[in-house]
Amino acid sequence: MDPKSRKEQIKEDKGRHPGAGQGSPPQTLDKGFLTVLDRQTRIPSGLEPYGDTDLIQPGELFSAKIVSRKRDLHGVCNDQDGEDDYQPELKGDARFGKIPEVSGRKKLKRAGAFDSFESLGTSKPVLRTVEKSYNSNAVHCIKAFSSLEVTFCDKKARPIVCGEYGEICSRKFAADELRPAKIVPLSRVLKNTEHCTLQKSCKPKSTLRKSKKKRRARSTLYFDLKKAEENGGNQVSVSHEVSGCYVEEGKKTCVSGIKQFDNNSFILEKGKDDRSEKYCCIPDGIAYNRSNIKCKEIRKRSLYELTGKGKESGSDSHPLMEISKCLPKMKVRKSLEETGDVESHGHRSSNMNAEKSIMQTRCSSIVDSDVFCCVCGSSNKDEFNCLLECSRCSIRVHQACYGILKVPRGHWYCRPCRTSSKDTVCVLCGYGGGAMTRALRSRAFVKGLLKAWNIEAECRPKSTNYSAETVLDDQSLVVSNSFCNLQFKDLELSRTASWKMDVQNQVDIIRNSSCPDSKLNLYNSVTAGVLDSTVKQWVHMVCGLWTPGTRCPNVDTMSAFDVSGVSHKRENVVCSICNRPGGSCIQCRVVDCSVRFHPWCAHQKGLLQSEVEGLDNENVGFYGRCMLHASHRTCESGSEPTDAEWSSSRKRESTCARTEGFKGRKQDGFWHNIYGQSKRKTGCFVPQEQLNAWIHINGQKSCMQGLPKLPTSDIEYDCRKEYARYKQAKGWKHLVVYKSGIHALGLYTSRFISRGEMVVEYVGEIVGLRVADKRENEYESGRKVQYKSACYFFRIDKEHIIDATRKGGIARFVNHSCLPNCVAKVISVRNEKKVVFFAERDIYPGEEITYDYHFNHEDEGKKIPCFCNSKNCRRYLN
Ligand SMILES: C[S@@+](CC[C@H](N)C(=O)[O-])C[C@H]1O[C@@H](n2cnc3c(N)ncnc32)[C@H](O)[C@@H]1O
Repeated sequence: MDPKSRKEQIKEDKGRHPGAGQGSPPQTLDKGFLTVLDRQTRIPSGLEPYGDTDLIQPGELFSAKIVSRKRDLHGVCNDQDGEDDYQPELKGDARFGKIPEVSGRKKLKRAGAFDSFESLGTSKPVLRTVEKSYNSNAVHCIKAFSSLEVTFCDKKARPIVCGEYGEICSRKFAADELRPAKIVPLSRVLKNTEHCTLQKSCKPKSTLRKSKKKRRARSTLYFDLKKAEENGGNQVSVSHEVSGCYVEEGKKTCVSGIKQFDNNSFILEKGKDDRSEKYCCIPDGIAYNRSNIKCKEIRKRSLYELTGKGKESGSDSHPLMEISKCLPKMKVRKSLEETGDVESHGHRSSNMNAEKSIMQTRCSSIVDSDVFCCVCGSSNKDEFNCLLECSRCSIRVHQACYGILKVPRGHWYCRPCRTSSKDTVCVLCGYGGGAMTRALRSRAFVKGLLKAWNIEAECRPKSTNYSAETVLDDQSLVVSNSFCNLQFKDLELSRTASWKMDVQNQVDIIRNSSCPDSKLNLYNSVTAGVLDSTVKQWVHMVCGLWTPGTRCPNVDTMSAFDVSGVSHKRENVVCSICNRPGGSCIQCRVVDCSVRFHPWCAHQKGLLQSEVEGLDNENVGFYGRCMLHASHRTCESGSEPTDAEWSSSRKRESTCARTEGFKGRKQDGFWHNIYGQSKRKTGCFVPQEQLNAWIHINGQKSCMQGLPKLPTSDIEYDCRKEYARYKQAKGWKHLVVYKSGIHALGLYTSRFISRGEMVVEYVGEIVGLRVADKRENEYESGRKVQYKSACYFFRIDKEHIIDATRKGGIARFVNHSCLPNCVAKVISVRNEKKVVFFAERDIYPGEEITYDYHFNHEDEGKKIPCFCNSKNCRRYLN
């Protein structure tokens, strides 16, 4: 097609789509607009077999002839109906209002359906005509839409597409029986209906469950605090999620598993009797920290819960000590250290466990109980991917996550334990605990790390007796240590008397602590490594995988990460989670969100994601989200966010290069940035080598099983679970096809969908490439304008395409948006690939479902203008 005329058509059309906002009055589309779109360029990727979703004959949908002068899309499409070879089911002449034959099954189904918008509390419209017949559900739906005003106009048979089952109903009315309802803007209907029932009835089960959980969590939290008060505890520390640790006359008890930490929440003041919230250390950020309870359970568990240490260590264990395993020794400000609870490293307390376990009868290192891998957070395991427990420090890891090719008989030791390394902390974040592997070429980074901590490491080894004298100020840490003479650079603030008193308090707390492990210990593998090059440096598996710039030289064993490529120019970036400067931070994956955090801290809070990507699942993406974008809604009070909050969070919310397979992802590179911003903006760029390591290891077990390579991440597992839930709950019931402000028809939800929920499955005919090409030509050269106008192809992988043109489900009406509310993912369910859309954020009733088509970029002449009307609209689909 001539690009010029195309452009003109587009312009014309755009004029008819002013604002292209949702709920805009019915638009008219002419043939020109429809033919403008270049099919070649519009093959959304993804793929999928039919699934259970009902397939829709497009012919059914567009079968009614529109007698209006103003023809809308359907009218246009219906012009061709008579010639459509692909509508075997369509009998009767819609043009003249005759009722087409509908199978008994369909009749039943449709009659049984009721309007999906009724749940919104819409009062029933008054109909002048008696409704009956097969398309009653469509009428119901329209009734609901036009709750205030239902006007029928003779002969004007508009296609009505909706239905409780997410079906599209034929627009076939008997001229004298049923007249189509006037289509009123959806927004108008929803304005009157939406808010009244949303809170109570529209919330999906999962949300209710979550809020229950949240309530429970909150009550636990308050219970803990209260208990602490009752016990006369003078120090109260609250970890973010559910755990509460309180102090009973110097003796601390862990009320529940430690899940999260935040520096702010551990500011304790000895002797203070004030037990107001301020001393309960609930920082501002806790609003969404708490809401983070929503995050996946497995991810929420801290390492020490995951590894079950909290339970095992029993009375030996010190709750704050447990937290401290996640904290850097350098950070004196934390209550753990303040209370003298600095646990030098997971290995120290775990040594006790180890001794215990060594004394026990020799047992296999394979873990049988339901415990979690401290790298991926999942408890999934199989015979080819065992979950192993270190016999010394008790960390638990998957074979695949730690690169253990062969499970040893008897005891297994993680790498630091095998080399008897002590006080190991990660060179990238400074924290101990967790599964670590060797860090190679870390010198430059470590230097930067120490600098960022404001420590001048004039490391003059004097003695190994480390009587620490610690002083701190708001920003920096001064440590005078007999082993390391570490000095603060910035002591200005520290000169005030009150500050000194405060500091003295902190030091006292450390000194007076009854815990034998309480002495502040600055001796760790990082500082020791600066002095002595023979001291091994370590890196968390998590940091190694999630930090941009690392490399995994041995993809088989993942025995080390080369960290020389990690940027150390950003030392002064403060982690938004632990508030500590230094270390390597990654950026929230959400575009325009500049919040940064240590991967390790994010891991503790369940904010990391790893996703299998690529057309052939050949990549793994490592992402993280900030607290806000992970939980999105501020749930501290359990209330909905205010409009202002919502709009501001919406402003920030957007999708970045996503994981769903889209055409050309590979060519565009990993983390293809659809916004034309730097790669770093949308997430960390992980070198292929590093990804290979993960894939290689993770791929092994499926290869060994002789099955196609299946993604094994917990994300994938969750997706499958969500898919099952969707099927069971008939998740498509609340979806409605309706006129879209973006393009022709769109898919809408009539109920609240919470973030992460599966929204709909893309179904259609699965065809090979050759058939798809053939069909494409057919559609383009055929007379059916509808087929020319919109592309209903979705690429699943290199060879297969879902063609929803002639037969398909409602997902084919999902329009593109540059700021979508859903993402499309290809998941495997019983070895079948499915294309499913997940809610990228909470979606409210009446919102149009959208996702980013991720079309390849095309040259000027082939550009498809985008009418998504979002703030960050890229103007073209391709
Ligand atoms: C799968 S269909 C979407 C449903 C379509 N609106 C309908 O009524 O059949 C995909 C086609 O819709 C159109 N489309 C979707 N999103 C669009 C957007 N944001 N701007 C312009 N056209 C869009 C394009 O023509 C695309 O090929």
